[in-house]
Amino acid sequence: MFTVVKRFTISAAHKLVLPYRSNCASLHGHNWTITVYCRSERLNADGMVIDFARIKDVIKEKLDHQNLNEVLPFNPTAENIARWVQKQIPQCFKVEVRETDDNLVIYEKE
Ligand SMILES: Nc1nc2c(c(=O)[nH]1)N=C([C@H](O)[C@H](O)COP(=O)(O)OP(=O)(O)OP(=O)(O)O)CN2
Ligand SMILES: [Zn+2]
Repeated sequence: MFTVVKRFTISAAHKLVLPYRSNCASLHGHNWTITVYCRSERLNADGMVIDFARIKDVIKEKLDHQNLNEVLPFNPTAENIARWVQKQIPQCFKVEVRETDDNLVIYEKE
């Protein structure tokens, strides 16, 4: 079994729609660090599970320098972002979304 781990950063804006008062309800930005874990028993014809660059490009193309409320069809919490990232990449089984040094979400496919 091979495991490929790719980490990259996206810069974006978001606001959260919450049923309680929160600073996060106002539009603000983060540099999210996203770590994507992919695995496969077999390698493709290029000798890879998946190209590191492909992992980064698929996600950054959609999210980088965007307003996440406009490009994602859900409340853009770190949890929802992590699950969305996992669904974009078939080989992906785990995603970490770090919003700040102190705030980290881990999503693992069941
Ligand atoms: N479980 C989650 N909680 C929060 C999320 C989230 O995605 N999942 N997101 C936010 C906001 O994005 C907010 O911008 C980040 O919160 P922040 O103000 O950094 O968090 P703290 O209140 O913990 O800030 P400290 O600086 O650490 O006090 C909020 N919550
Ligand atoms: Zn935020």
